[in-house]
Amino acid sequence: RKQMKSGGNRSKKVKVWVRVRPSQNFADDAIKLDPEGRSLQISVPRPGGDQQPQQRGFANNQRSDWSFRTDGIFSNSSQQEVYETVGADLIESGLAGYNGTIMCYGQTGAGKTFTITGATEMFHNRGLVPRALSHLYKEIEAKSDLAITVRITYLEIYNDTMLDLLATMPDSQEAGSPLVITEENGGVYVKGLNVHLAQSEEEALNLLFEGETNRATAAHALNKNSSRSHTIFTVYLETRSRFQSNSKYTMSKINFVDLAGSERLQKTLSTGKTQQEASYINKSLSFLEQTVIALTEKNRDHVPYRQSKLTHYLKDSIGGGCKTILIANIWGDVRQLDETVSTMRFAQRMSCVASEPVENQRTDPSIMVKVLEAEIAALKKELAMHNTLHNKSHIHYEPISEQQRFELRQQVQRYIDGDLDDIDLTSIRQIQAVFELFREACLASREEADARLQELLAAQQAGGVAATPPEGAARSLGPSTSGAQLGGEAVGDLDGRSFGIAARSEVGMDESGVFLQSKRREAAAATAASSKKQRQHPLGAGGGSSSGAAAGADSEGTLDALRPSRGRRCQAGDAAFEDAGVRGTEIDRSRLRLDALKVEREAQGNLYTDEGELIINEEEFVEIKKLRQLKESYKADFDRLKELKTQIHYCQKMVDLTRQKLIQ
Ligand SMILES: Nc1ncnc2c1ncn2[C@@H]1O[C@H](COP(=O)(O)OP(=O)(O)OP(=O)(O)O)[C@@H](O)[C@H]1O
Repeated sequence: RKQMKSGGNRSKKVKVWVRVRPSQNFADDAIKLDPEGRSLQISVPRPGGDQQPQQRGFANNQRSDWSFRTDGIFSNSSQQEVYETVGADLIESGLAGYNGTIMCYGQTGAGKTFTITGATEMFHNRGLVPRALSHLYKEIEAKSDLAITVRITYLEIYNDTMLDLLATMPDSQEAGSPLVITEENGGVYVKGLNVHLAQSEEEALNLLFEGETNRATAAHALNKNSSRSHTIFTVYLETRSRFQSNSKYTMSKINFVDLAGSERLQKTLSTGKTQQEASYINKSLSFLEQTVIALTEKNRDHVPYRQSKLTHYLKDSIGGGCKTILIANIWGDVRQLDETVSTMRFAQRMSCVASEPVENQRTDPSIMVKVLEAEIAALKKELAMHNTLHNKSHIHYEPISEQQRFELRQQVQRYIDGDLDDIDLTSIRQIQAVFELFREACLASREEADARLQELLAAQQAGGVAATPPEGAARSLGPSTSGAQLGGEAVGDLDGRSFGIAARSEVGMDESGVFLQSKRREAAAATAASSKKQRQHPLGAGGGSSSGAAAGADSEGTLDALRPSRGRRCQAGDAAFEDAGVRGTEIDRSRLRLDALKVEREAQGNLYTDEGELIINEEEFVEIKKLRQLKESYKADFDRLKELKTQIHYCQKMVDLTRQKLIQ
């Protein structure tokens, strides 16, 4: 028989190839190989024939005819043919960044090791691994534009214990340390397993031979050279462009897995240690099968990879994003039919596992930084040239220096104080810095206000009313003025500072003519809340930037909103509006005077009574009183305007209606 062609056209599944070990006693009657390599038929003699099922050890005696679908069959194929058909592609894909796994499964003596590493006696009988290494280094030599790094590990799993087959290499670091499987970035690694750099084919082959020498073997009834362990030879490839500008690179790994013999324990006639080995092998292969079954089941959310070291290590190497090829090694001998069926059943399951290889591309951050730095430098040059051509060469884009920040801060302060109309901004960095400075100023003034409020609250808690105010004062600033309320409606705070002092529940004046004020906590809280809400200047004309009373107006209730629209004004409306404007200006003036008095008082040093209450002088008290009266008037104006607006609106509607009637 010659090598069969690939019969499969099954994309996105694990590929299954069958390799038949040549045998003089080949079961021609029982095993039929499809000439196209699409399938393999096995016919097992029925029970009751010349051989009992128990003797054959064949579990499913209900069925004697089997048909297995395959992707191709190797029969009497040379090692070179096998490599070219299934091995070469893994190396090429690996260099392109795809993970690959080639796994040999089958009974002892079926030719797994022959396929993976080959026979040592004849050079032309070398297996997939030495051929893959030779191919790999030829490719590396040919791809002169790529810097390809090859690293190798060789792991043995014996009785569910991991062993480093390359621990004896002189450059091994971790000899003796326990091997532990870890998962990182979606990949599986063995901590403690030596990873060897192989710069040439010779170095790589040395590693293979070293591992082979160290491989655990035991005498066995079926095959004296049979290996009783699973081995995984892994080649890690890192492929980078030699061009500095390319920060992309690929990382891939190619596993060559030589599984231990899959025959059942009973058949090995093993005893003692060898029986224990066979039992471990059976278990781990059974776990492998369970994993494969789980992988083929749709909607299965748990795959039991961690049941054994073998399945855990192969977690990222069976299907999924990995290019996986299973070679089912069968021994076509008549006496091995049951094992052949068993091997093919596993292969059948494996052929249902999904496999959609993905490229493992990564980005090197250090190269990326260099690339971006170069790009930034080039863009800066472009910008400089552009600015020069547009007479803007004075503009700088460097980060703001401390000196520049200091100057900007001064400008911002002058702008806030009203001494500067514009801040000259030429770059985004400057704009950002100015925003930051405004935020700083805003936070600072908020803190200052909070501190002042705390100060007042502390003073209030420490004392209470120190003296009774004169009757007039008590009347004008009496309890009804608590907080920002006038006539039950919020009149508005000036800015949360001066009004804070003015808004008392009790105001007192001592015998020496000095007014003492205490403030309840509620009043302070109401003042603070009110001041936060009402910082907008409600008056279009004559108003300062932040002063003025909101007079309980919402956005619709500001004087601007109440201003009669052009062409619809009536005399009364205009007059009322003018009145309110004048009142607003007076409120602002009064507030400024109050501020000035306050600054003066603070400059001289605040005075407190023994009880800790703040002392203000008469002038300031009178000013506060005046301000309250102004606010009351303002509120009255506001109400009047509101009323007028409603009237105007109504009249306008009437006019519109009448006009419509006239037209009709
Ligand atoms: N396709 C083949 N052509 C020639 N000889 C083969 C072939 N397959 C296997 N053999 C021979 O069969 C014998 C057993 O093969 P091998 O050791 O590879 O079996 P195995 O499946 O690896 O067994 P074990 O499970 O014990 O490792 C070896 O002497 C090998 O040379």
